[in-house]
Amino acid sequence: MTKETKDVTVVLIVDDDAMTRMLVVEALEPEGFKVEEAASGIEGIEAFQRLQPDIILLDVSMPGMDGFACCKRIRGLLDGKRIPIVVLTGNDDDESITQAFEAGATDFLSKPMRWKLLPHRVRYLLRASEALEDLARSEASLTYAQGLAHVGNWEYSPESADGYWSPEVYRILGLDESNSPPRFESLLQVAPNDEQPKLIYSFMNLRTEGISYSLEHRITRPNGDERIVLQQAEALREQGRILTLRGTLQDITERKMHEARIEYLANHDALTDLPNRNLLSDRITQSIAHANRAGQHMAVMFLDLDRFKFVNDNFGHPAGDNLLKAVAARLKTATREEDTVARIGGDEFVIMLPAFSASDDTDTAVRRVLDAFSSPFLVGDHTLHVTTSIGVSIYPEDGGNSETLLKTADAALYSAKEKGRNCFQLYTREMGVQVEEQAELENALRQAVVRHEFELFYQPKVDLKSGQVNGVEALLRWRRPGVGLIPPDSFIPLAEETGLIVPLGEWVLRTACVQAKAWQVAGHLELSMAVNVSARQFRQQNIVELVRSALLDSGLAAEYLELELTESVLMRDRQTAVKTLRQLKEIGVVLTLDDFGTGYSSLSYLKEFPFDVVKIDKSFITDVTNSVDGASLTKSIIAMAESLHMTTVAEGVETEGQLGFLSSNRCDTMQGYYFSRPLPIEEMDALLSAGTHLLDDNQRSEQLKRTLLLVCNDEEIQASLNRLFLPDGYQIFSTNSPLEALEMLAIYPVGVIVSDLGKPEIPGIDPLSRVRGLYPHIVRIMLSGYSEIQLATGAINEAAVYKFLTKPWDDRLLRQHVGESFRRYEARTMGKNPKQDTKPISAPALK
Ligand SMILES: Nc1nc2c(ncn2[C@@H]2O[C@H](COP(=O)(O)O[C@H]3[C@@H](O)[C@H](n4cnc5c(=O)[nH]c(N)nc54)O[C@@H]3COP(=O)(O)O)[C@@H](O)[C@H]2O)c(=O)[nH]1
Repeated sequence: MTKETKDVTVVLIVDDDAMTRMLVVEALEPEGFKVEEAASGIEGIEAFQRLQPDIILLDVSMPGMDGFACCKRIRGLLDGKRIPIVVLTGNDDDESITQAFEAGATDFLSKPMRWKLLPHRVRYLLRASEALEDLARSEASLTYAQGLAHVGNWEYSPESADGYWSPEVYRILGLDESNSPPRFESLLQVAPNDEQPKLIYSFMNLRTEGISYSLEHRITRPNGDERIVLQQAEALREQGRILTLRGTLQDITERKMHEARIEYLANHDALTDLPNRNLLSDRITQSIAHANRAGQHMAVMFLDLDRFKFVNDNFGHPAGDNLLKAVAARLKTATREEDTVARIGGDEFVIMLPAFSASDDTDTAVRRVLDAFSSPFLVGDHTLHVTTSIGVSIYPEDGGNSETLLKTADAALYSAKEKGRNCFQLYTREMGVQVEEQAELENALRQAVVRHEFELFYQPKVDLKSGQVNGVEALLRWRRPGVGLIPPDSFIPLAEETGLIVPLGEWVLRTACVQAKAWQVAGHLELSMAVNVSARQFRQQNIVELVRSALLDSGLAAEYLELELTESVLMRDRQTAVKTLRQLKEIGVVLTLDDFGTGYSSLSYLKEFPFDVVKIDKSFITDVTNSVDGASLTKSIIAMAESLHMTTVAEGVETEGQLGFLSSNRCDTMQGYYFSRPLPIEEMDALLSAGTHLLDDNQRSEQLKRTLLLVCNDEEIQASLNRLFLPDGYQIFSTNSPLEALEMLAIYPVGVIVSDLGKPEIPGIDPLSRVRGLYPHIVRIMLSGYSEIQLATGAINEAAVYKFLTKPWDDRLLRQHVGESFRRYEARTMGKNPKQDTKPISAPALK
């Protein structure tokens, strides 16, 4: 029977006197108690174990085992610790009472007793024992909680010198309750000597002045364990008197270890375990202070591994990581104990040489470092020959603080790289100008973001089939006060380096989306907007969320937003790049691979990335009309893109010949100065409203038949004119005879004639005036080595030449005049050519 299942209170009376037992039964049972009897100590123990009573009445003087022994035994049992045991003693038997308490009795009753009061006394004892049990339970919970939190509590009364320490205080200090009284002196036993003064001082202040304290200090447990504890204490006062001191003691060793680890990581590079930029800056600052005191110099070497990217790209990142670790180890062995070798990012290491006096110390140190790279590195199965370039700056000459010294060493490193790698370069003042300019630019750029000094220009993209503008590319410009309009190449790299590209890129995207929507609302329904996204922006910003939000806020449909990304976004962490690109595709935006051909990869490798458009870099387009390689590479890119179901945009189209080439090789879209430069918003507005466009496909093929006749009696000039007009794609006939020229005019559909026939009577004019008579619609240009007014007026009056140019002529102007002459010819003959009636003439390149 357990206590929980009993519904009556069971009283066990242990007494050898049957009369007493009977009186107890008579006194208690009518009051609802159940009384169990035992006639000896032994019987009493057995009955306790069997019946689990709620209270025991125990006579002290019994034959055999007396009440004291019986009480002790019961207290020794597992269940016997808390049961109330009331001993029955003789009147005034003080000694028995003391002995009974020592044996563990809860209370006593003296015989003879007043039996009527017995039930009240039993009830009272039961209630008191329940309260005690509750207290014991909550004390146990507190002890348990303190154990979990490694916090103990203590109290001390200065007046009575009584103290209390919770079990956790003992556990934390590693002390035993039995031989360490809960007093301050016991705590001092485990405090190391150097910690004692501050403990004593704080405790005395608390005790005498009531000043609270919070102290972290070490302890050494008796078993030798070292721990760190936090003590917090306060004084409780009553009417100004300090009555109690109390406090907590917490074991914070683990927390301190974590904090130390975090601090270590904040100051060290996780891959190589070398100090990072933080710690390096600290050390440089300390070293500067030391150099100042000692009147010495100090040096900073900035290292960058040559062609590290090649290792990463070709052998993978794990190999790259292993190489960096191996380099770190070599640098440690190549330097002295007092030098600091740090890794400050990627393949960049810095070595700080603390205070030195002789200037050739640096030289020796640099050579030792370069030598450390003389033998190859074994990385996995690969034997890698790696070199490094080094830039060196010296304190105080090249900078007065850590940041400047690192910058000047970096500038020197840049110069070492330029010199051809695997070498070192000391910083010079000329490099400084560059560094200062860079710093000034960085500062101005930060201000520019805040002051909204940026604006967008827009460059049209033209569909090569229809000739219509089908989109624009947003291009960032910085209108720098006092300087003017700054092109992005001058500040985007810096914006990338400093992270400013993130807010800047967001502004570009949002502004461009709003503008695209505005143009659509104005009637340019199919106009799409291309925005450049830089590699850092792609990696750092939550680009997917940003695009979603820019589309939502502007109301632009996703299909009209085109993101132009270069291959550099795919280079690092390809898996994440693919995932992000897929998410962008799910939104519905168009993805364009920008500057194609300038990076490292081939189109087939790019199959794994979900691009829709390939933008052929302008370096290829420049060459299409004058280099076999340029032309065949461009054709291959177009063909491969076609096979991968991507469309192509050619950028940097500047001439009619390039346009003709791209058009006849099935490139889909063109962008370039030939049609229009990037324009500020008002000009772009005007271009769109005017409906300016290129000739369509058919018209261009007509146009490609533009036939030019060169009449020239100097062979060298004739050859150079032939070369000059080659890129423009004209069909060119040339002759040195005016008669032959006229014959040719009869055979071929010549649109423009350029004549340079020296100076007979009225040189050059005669054939041209004949032409005027025979073919008035053919546009005539005259070149001449003579500038007499008579000649010019003759040319204009007699031959009605469109242009009269004297030698030496400006090639660019001449080409421009010939292009305009063809447009003039085409306008004149439009009525005669039904194909040209349907569309306006081609827009000239806007300047
Ligand atoms: N991350 C961002 N990058 C941007 C942003 N805006 C521009 N850029 C990038 O800066 C680079 C230079 O741009 P820009 O000076 O505007 O030059 C563009 C055109 O003006 C130029 N272009 C166009 N047609 C011709 C031409 O016929 N000839 C010729 N010599 N240049 C021409 O090409 C640039 C466009 O390049 P692309 O983006 O590759 O189409 C440039 O790399 C921009 O990408 C921005 O907001 N964010």
